[in-house]
Order: sequence, then structure tokens, then C-alpha cells
Amino acid sequence: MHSKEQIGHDEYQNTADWLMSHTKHRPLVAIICGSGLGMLADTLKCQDSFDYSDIPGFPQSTVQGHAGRLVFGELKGKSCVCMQGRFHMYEGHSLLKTTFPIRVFKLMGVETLIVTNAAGSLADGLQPGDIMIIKDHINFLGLVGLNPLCGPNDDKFGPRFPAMSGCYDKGLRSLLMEIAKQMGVADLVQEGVYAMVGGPNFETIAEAKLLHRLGVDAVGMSTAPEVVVATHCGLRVFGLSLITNKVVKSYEDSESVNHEGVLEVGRLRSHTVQQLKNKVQRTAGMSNAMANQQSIDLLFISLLILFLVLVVLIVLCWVFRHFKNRNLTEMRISAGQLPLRMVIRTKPEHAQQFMDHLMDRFIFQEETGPDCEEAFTEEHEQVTSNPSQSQKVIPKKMSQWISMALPPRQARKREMTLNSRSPCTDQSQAEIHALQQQDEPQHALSSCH
Ligand SMILES: O=P(O)(O)O[C@@H]1C[C@H](O)[C@@H](CO)O1
Ligand code: HPA
Repeated sequence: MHSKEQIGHDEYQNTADWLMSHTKHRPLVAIICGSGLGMLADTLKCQDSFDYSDIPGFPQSTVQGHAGRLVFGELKGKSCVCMQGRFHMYEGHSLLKTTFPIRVFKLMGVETLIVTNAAGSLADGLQPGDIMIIKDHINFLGLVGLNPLCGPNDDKFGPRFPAMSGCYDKGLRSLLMEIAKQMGVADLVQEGVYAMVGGPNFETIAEAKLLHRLGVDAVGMSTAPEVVVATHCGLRVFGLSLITNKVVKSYEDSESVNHEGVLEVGRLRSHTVQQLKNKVQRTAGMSNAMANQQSIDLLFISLLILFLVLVVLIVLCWVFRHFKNRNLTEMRISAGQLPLRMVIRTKPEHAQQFMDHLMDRFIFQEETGPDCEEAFTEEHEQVTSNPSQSQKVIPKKMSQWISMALPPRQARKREMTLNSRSPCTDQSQAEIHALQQQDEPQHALSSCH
């Protein structure tokens, strides 16, 4: 157990600072090359490479097929960093040390980690030379408490209890399947579950049978701790296993696996793995910042479209209102010396009827009788002598005859409008406007003093 060991944030930061001061590259993608896959770095342009032994704080690689070099370079103009050689626990490194570079990459601004490894297949459909996209993993070391995250949690990197479901990015996995189809190598590529065992010995037949029964498709001695640490600190992860051998799981099988065979398959398939990795890397190299910029552009375009739709709607409303009112007759009534004016819009056939009621009920006072006529004259005098009183009396009078001139429903609405009309406020204007929208009979009123 290595849970007592701690690496302070400063140590990761010192290594990151040293690297950043020794290269102009600012990679967004980091790649860990598995056994025999160090050539994945070969296509990088403008390389800056550093032996692990020269990098402060970096562990040393001791396994054949793991060169022990960190290579910075460009692929299609995008910077990335490639580990030619990884660290395994069986070499004597603590799990925290085996994953040291991951946090350094995070501090350097890396956003995506591509892990590759050599692995033995347990699934019958996976043959040596095939490429397995890692869909998920079983971390046998982690299940028994051997985890690089054991010990005090550094909240600056991530939470105490990170979720691991979906740790292998779904989008990048589907992308690789697409790319494999386009490259005509789809029959070499399939998804599967990777299991990490401690090594360095290969599996016994009984262990192989157990792994097979547990649903493991391919087994190896690395990767899971790196993915745990990368997920903890928020990196997007993509993983590829190159199947270098079939794990012996029958007592009748006389074959056995060895590391040279593993490296040989790596060399033979290196070109295909490199092409697949390069294509994913190119896509992953599009930084979150660029993705965010695209989202902002999308938001701006959506708002613009929304604004245009609103303008079109407003214009349509205006046109509709204009056509709706075009056959209406407008009558303007001024109440004598008093500062009350009314505009009545109605259909021509109603206009005549309206005016008749006006004359009958308000001017000639036929229905209200001589008493009312007297009362009206009184009120009129009152109003003329006291203009502020007019603001109550005239609307009241008007509302009386309007109530009688219109069918009951509209009449009630007219009354409300007239009663709230004095003094003329924005609200009363809004109510008047609302009235103009009403159905038959089309009487719309507006008044202001
Ligand atoms: O670093 P990876 O996981 O690719 O290496 C595998 C596992 C052992 O280290 C080695 C066995 O041949 O290859
Ligand atoms: N078992 C474990 N690790 C491996 C194997 C294997 O068969 N092949 C390559 N790495």
C-alpha cells in the first residue's frame, strides 16, 4: 500500500512550470504510448523532446519498449504531448508516481488524454492485431484499495469521490468507429472492457477463465490508474488497446505469451493505430475554448433569429389591425367647453345606430325624461363652473348612454373604460387600446383630455 505517500500540488506545478519554460508548445491533448507503441509520436512536427531523467520530479521508465521520453509537437498545427513510455506499479513505482504526469498535463492546460496499451484478449472475437476501443475498465487494483487517489484528497484537482461511470468519452468512441469505417479498417476495430491486473506475470489459466467469466474483453497491466486520476481532475479520456496476444484460457492450449511477442505486434500494427490515434487527436485538439466560442456564436444567431421573428410578428399585428379597422367609421365627439374628447370607431352600419342613440339618450333625453334633462342641465352648469368636477360627471353621463347603446357585454367593458378614463393615464390608454381589438360590434373608444 502506498496511501501514506503524498505529492504536494507544488511538485506538480514545479514540473509543469519547468516544461512550459522549456517548450513553446501549449498542448491540449496528451497521449500515453503503450508497450511497443512509442512510434505514435513520430508524426509530430516541430518536436521538443525531453528524457524523463531530465525532467524535474518525473519518474524513470524501466521497461523495454518504453523509451522514457516526453515529446511535444504539432499535428496539423495543433500542439500535443506524447509520453513515449509509461510507468507501471510492477516496476516499483507507487500508483501516485505512475500517474504523476497526468496532473502535470492538467496544470499545463491539457484537456484530453488519449491512453493506449498492449493487452491480451479474452473475448473470442478479438484477435492479435485487432484494436479495442476501451468502453469501460475493471480496476482490480482499485477494487482492493490500491488507488492513486488514496490518501488526503487535493481539492484543487478534483472531488474526494469522483464518479467513474462514463469515464471513456462516448463522443470520441463513436468518432473512432466512424473513422475506422472511413479508413476501411472497421473489421479490425471493436469496443470492449479492459481489465487491469498488477502484473508483471501474465495470467494463469484459472485467472484467465475468471476474467473471461467476469466479462473482461482484454487484460493488461496499466491504464486504469491513469484514467482514474485523469477523470478526477476533469480530463476527457479516450482509450485504445492493441490486442497483442490471446490470453491462454484452456489447459489443452500449448501456446504461451511473452513480452517480445507483445512488442512485435505493436510494431506490426503501429501504422494503423497511429492513423486512428491521429484522427481522434485532431478532433480532440479542438479546445473547449473553441467549442465555447461556437456555443456563443450559436446563442447570438438564435437571439438574432428570435429578434427577427418578433419584428415580423409586430409588423403582422400592425398590418392585421390596420386591415381590421379599415372599414370602421370614426366619430369624434367633443363635450362642449369641457376638456373631454372621445373617438368612437365602429362599423358603418353601427355608426348610424350609435349616433341615433347618442341623440336620443344623451342630447334629447327622450328616454330619461324631463327630470333627467333638468338634472343634466344642473350638472352641466356645475361642470362648467368647476372643471375638475367635469372629470367625474361627463364620463359618468357618457357611460350611461353608452351602456344603453351597446349590447350588454360590450357595454360593461365600455363602462369600465370610461370610468377609469380621468385623468388620462398610460393605463387608460392601454385599456382603450384593448377595446380596439374587440370583436363585433367594433366600437373602439379613445379619449384624452
Ligand atoms: O504499458 P502497457 O500496458 O502497454 O504494457 C503492457 C503490459 C505490460 O507492461 C506489458 C506486457 O507485455 O505490455
Ligand atoms: N496479460 C496482461 N497484460 C498484457 C497481456 C496479457 O496477456 N498482453 C499484453 N499485456
